[in-house]
Amino acid sequence: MSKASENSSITEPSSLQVSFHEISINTSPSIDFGSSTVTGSDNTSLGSPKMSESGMDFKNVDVIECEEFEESEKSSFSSVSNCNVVEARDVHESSFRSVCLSKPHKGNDVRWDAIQCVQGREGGELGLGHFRLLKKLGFGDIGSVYLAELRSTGSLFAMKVMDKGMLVSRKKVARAQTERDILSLLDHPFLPTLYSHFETEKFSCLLMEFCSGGDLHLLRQRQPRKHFSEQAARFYVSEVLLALEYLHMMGVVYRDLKPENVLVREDGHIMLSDFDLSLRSFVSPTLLTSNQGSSCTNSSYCIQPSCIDPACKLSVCAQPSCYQPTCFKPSLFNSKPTKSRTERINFSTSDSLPVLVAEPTEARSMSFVGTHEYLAPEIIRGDGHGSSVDWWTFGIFLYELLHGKTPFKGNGNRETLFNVVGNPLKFPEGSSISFAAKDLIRGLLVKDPKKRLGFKRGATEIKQHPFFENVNWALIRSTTPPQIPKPFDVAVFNQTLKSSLPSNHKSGSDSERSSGPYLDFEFF
Ligand SMILES: Nc1ncnc2c1ncn2[C@@H]1O[C@H](COP(=O)(O)OP(=O)(O)OP(=O)(O)O)[C@@H](O)[C@H]1O
Repeated sequence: MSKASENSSITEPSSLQVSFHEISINTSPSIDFGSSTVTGSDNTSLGSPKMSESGMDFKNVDVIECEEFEESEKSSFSSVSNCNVVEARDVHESSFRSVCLSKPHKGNDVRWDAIQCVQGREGGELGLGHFRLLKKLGFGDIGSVYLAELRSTGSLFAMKVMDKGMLVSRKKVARAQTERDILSLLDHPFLPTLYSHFETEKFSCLLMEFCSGGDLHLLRQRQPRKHFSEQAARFYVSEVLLALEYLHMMGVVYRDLKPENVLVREDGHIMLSDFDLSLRSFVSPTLLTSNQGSSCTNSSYCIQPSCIDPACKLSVCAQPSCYQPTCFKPSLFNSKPTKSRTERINFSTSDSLPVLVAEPTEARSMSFVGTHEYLAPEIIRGDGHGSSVDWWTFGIFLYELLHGKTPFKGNGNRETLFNVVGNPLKFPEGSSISFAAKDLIRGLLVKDPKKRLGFKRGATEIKQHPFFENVNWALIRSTTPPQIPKPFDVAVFNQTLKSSLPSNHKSGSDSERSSGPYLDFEFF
């Protein structure tokens, strides 16, 4: 976590288990922000501690992984072009193809072919032994992420490696499962592709797309005066908005938006990462006409396809499986009783034309998750929350990109939380951002989620704000990003590896070196 010291994540208490169909809470813990639950200083996490506090020694993990590598060592080829994909037919091909076909937007990615090639050549499923781990990119609450090269193909991936024993002992299995399940759903230009998941005896590994440009937190710090221009910020938030819209349509509430989780791809476009704190609801869309709206009052959200004939006034109501978890509330604030689901539904819209609205605004969770400066007031108050929390964090995110700081940061986490709930939004003195930017931020940072921009019609409502007036939503993927990272050169890692090897290894050939997975791990 690149900014762990500034924005620590608050995670679910270990006794809280979120599943996709329902939320069950074994106990109803009360959180006292002033005591041991939020341990120590401002930078500590609520719930599970970060790696440094976990007692988990990642150096040891690496060494253990090396042993697994040695067992499953595979021979190397020089490049993917040496592989004959057509000949790579085996029992895995059909299942593999079905994975590719379920991701039509990413289907042409050559990395699918590289994987298929290796599997076809060597048979069997992918395993750790098929990869060279070049660099540890970072670590989070549930595992470490490595830059991994699929041996003999030159294809690079980000591999998240999670110690299964640690997941069990720290009660993180559900979080890991959430992340994996959500990743496997995604097929969007601004969201990560999950290429594969495999398990070894000790580790659970997710093979994802690698982003070489770092994250928006680092990029922001490199800007003059440590904030983005309005034009650059508009580009990044527009792409994030499309990613959130897609997630919401898939029934996923992201819940952890912050610059550290927005990665920059090689081409300068963005990719949202880190889904282990996300909430997923299942949706079973059913058709109803608008005058049946009242019959849908128990639904969690309403989808109104934009292409339908306005005269017909059809809308699709999607009803996620309902869940209303046992209330769990922080003791910092008195929680108001959670409103019933029926009270929150509002089918009336002032717009005469039908619009696409696909938001699980009624998906409810009582989990206390997120990052202090980004937490929505309803989460802190323990009122329960839905997809509107993403619009709150979206407002904080835009504010931070434009000003270089978040609006409610206090001297410590406790003060920050009080500020979020009780302080009015203020812009820094001399803030030179446009009226439209301020107005959008004001609309998003409304403390009552029901009055917040995006509550009624989701991303559609936000996209129509004047701040986005000239954004061509359909073509944003083809827009030139404000900054394009320097081309990524994997040779740098090979070079570093060579120079790091003990002298008795230096006389060996490259292939000998690269086939020594222990050394790869030892180095990192
Ligand atoms: N696909 C990727 N490409 C490049 N770097 C990545 C990728 N995914 C994650 N990283 C980097 O690896 C680090 C760890 O990521 P990970 O998602 O495990 O945890 P996190 O976001 O730091 O925290 P947590 O999971 O605890 O919320 C991050 O710093 C991130 O920048």
